[in-house]
Amino acid sequence: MLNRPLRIGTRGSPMALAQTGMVRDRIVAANPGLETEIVVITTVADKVLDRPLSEIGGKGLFTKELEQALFADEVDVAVHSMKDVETWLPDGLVIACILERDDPRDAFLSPHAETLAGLKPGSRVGTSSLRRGAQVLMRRPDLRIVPLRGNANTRMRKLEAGECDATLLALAGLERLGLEAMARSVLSTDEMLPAVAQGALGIECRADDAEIRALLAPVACARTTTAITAERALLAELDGSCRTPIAALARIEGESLHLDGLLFLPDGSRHWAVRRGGAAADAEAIGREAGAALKAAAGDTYIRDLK
Ligand SMILES: NCc1[nH]cc(CCC(=O)O)c1CC(=O)O
Repeated sequence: MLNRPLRIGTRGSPMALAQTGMVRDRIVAANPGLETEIVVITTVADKVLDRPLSEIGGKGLFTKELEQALFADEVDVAVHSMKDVETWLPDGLVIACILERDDPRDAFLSPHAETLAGLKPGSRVGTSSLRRGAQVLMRRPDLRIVPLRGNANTRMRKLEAGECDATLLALAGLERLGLEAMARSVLSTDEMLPAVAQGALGIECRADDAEIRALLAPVACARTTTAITAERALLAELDGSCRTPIAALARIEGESLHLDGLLFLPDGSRHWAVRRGGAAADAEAIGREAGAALKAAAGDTYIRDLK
């Protein structure tokens, strides 16, 4: 047992604080008597809230300062939404533990309609996610996508203020905020395939920190880890960044794994789909193969042109 408080690094947004509190409780439950200290770290993503993520440089924005704090030994662990974790981690850091996944689906929020299908033609859907925008336009080319940035609370406020007619948010995030009642409906994964790792939380630490890794091991979820491994392998094969509109979801049934992947043109005018199944033990290989198949179908030019 650690003879000092475990220093847990987190972003300071309401959602980040809520999920870090949940993760802390899980760690303490698994290590009774462990003391903890929450260390709030401001990231670029928290400062530059008015521009699309894809423009300011992608998901590294959510994690960079937390990783610097790990390297500087200012924190022992960093809690992340796995969706925000870059495809490749810096040398010396690992995701030591992925917790049991919450609902990976997206929620539909609107004062005007119950579902996406119920929106009037020409309605403005506020989202800065290329993945969400492309899938909305695939179903409803008549709708308009307008940028909507900021943390979940900010986006809901902008929706109420009339900056858009509807928006989509991760259901898991709303639940962590206790705001799931804001959702008018939940989109099926056929309608809206989630982002890679959506709904899963991960804990990052220094790779050589065996003492900390031992504290985290009991809170890991093997099923979720397998699913996320497949989804992230697909992303890695596509060199996915926040600029690449990719969606993927792996499901584990017993010893089997089913993986769905989608790659889109941001305007929704074209998409490529892949579906693979296999042994859960082959998660990484299945993900890589699915990613390679998507890449081959779309062509290298597509991937290059997005950068
Ligand atoms: N991009 C920000 C972000 N990162 C993770 C979540 C949701 C929570 C999760 O997926 O664990 C969100 C908000 C959203 O997409 O609505």
